[in-house]
Amino acid sequence: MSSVDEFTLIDLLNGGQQTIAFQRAGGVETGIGDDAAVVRASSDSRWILTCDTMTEDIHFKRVTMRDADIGYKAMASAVSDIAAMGGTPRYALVALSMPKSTPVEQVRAMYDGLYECANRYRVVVAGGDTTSCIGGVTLTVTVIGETEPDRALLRSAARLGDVVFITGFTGDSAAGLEWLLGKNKPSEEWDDDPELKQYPGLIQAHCRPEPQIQAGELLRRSGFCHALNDVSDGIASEAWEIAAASNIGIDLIEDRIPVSGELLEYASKQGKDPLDYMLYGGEDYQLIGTAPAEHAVELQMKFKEAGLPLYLIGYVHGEHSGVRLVRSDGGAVSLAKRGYNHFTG
Ligand SMILES: Nc1ncnc2c1ncn2[C@@H]1O[C@H](COP(=O)(O)OP(=O)(O)OP(=O)(O)O)[C@@H](O)[C@H]1O
Ligand SMILES: Cc1ncc(C[n+]2csc(CCOP(=O)(O)O)c2C)c(N)n1
Ligand SMILES: [Mg+2]
Ligand SMILES: [Mg+2]
Ligand SMILES: [Mg+2]
Repeated sequence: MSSVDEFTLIDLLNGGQQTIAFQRAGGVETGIGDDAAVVRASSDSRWILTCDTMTEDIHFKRVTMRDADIGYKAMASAVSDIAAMGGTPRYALVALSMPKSTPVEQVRAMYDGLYECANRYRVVVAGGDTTSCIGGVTLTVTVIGETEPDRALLRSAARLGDVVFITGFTGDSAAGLEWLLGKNKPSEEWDDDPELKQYPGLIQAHCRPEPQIQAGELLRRSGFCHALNDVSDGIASEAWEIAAASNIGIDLIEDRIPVSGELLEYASKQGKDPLDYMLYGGEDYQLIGTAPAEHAVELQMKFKEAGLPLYLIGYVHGEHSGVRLVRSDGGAVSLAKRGYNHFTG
């Protein structure tokens, strides 16, 4: 498996021309390749379909998350792909696989977290599936959202003349994960360890990410947003996805990318560059996207009125493909399409 990376594998699985023809005939307007599929529901409505999996030892360990966090984050990461399409989440199906020995209290706690997130984002859990398995716990959450015709915000819609924006801090989740793995303390014992209170924002970002549904809806309703993607694998990887799908280049301006105080402090204590966490860490679930430069100020005003942040961090470039980082001294370096990859990491 190590010779095939995650994204090449998805291309191999996508079924080719025959599948695409079936998709079209079945009312699929956006198929495999974006954050979620867009399907015709009626003349004035579209369904948005997505699923995301969290599996033990890959997405969480006993030392990185409490049981309720696992359920919360499984729902949050799936809801985030609806936000990345500018949609409104409606229904969810939950598939749970766990070893026969799993204590019922653990399952209860995971579901408390899952429902807490579902309630927060007004998602109705309509069903699911439960099986035993050999190995750790796996949770797969399917979410169905809604939008209007021709309103889904696609990765492929960036245009020359666009600015690039992001809805909040990145890198905190990856730093929180690193901190928790270093501490290596079972989550039941976190409350007894004063040291673990040192970076509450980083731990919160890792364990309880906030999918940006309100921001996604605002971007859709504004009519100004072109491309949109959520940051699950790191800014570099997500910006690359927009650049590749839209056939343009992206310049990100280092000094404009927002960074939290806790990440600055943590990275400096570790002797590391905060940018490494921001560009390549992932699991932030902020939205990164593009909008025409002439509407950027108006878009920022709309966000301000809604009490939401929006940072302008770069622009679309016509003279190169891929993603570059413009450093503080004005020099530009190409960023590799590096980020979290399930089969090469
Ligand atoms: N096994 C699969 N079979 C068919 N389609 C798949 C499969 N895995 C992923 N896809 C599709 O590939 C596209 C990209 O999926 P991917 O999981 O990389 O996006 P994402 O959910 O935004 O990212 P992440 O999982 O990192 O949050 C989506 O359209 C998804 O539906
Ligand atoms: C114990 C442990 N080790 C590593 C990670 C990091 N991690 C796992 S999956 C992923 C990308 C998003 O997932 P996906 O692409 O499946 O949506 C990242 C950054 C973690 N969360 N826990
Ligand atoms: Mg996504
Ligand atoms: Mg996914
Ligand atoms: Mg991923």
